[in-house]
Amino acid sequence: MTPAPIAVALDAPDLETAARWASLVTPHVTTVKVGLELYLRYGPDVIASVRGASGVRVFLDLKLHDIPNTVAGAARAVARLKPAILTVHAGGGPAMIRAAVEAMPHTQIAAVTLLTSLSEADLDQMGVNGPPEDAVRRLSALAVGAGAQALVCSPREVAAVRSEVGPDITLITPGVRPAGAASQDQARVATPEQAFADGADLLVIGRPITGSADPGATAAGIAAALRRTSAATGRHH
Ligand SMILES: O=C(O)c1cc(=O)[nH]c(=O)n1[C@@H]1O[C@H](COP(=O)(O)O)[C@@H](O)[C@H]1O
Repeated sequence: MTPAPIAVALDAPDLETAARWASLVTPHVTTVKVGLELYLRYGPDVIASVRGASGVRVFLDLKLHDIPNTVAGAARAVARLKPAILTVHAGGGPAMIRAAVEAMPHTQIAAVTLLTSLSEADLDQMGVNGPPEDAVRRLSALAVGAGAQALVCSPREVAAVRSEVGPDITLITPGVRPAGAASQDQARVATPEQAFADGADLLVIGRPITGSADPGATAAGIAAALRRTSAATGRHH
């Protein structure tokens, strides 16, 4: 069975747990994601630990956001780890995004538009008025113009972003919750089936998988649901 286009967020307090989750889900998913918690605790070695023998794709989610010179240096510092994907915040602006792209020729730079944890009320307070989709579209166009090959947005906006940037940009959606699952600190969410049908290329899913009693079986179940969606909609990844 081909692995599903899912990046499992390994947001674990210790390396043993993260490596165990990675080995349980790896037959079913293409990618595992290392975020700030693991990277700040264990440093660069964590990448090799979770990649393990399987050679699964590793997504390094550091969400860099600083002046272009600082981001270029940070990106050069992690380039040798050869992650498949590295995140930067689109809000850092075009020169910052371009600096990351130029520093990491072998990694897809993914620009995070508006965090999926932000509600419309939060965004209003931050001065981002109107439908989140409008700001997400603007940030997407800016990031792609600066050379980003991938974008991170909520599944609620993925169809709008796809129409903005066309078929060649990789669209990554966190904020994914199977029907009935608690949204926790996520605000702009949708089901895996909906995210995929609306055009997401890679679904980031953490706690619904890693917090379940059997992460391997849960990942396999979501992968099977995506295969059914693919058969029903004719959308393949
Ligand atoms: O860049 C990300 O991956 C990201 C962007 C975003 O807007 N929202 C978001 O939740 N994420 C990450 O996606 C993962 C979601 O995890 P769960 O909420 O447990 O499924 C976490 O590791 C977040 O850091």
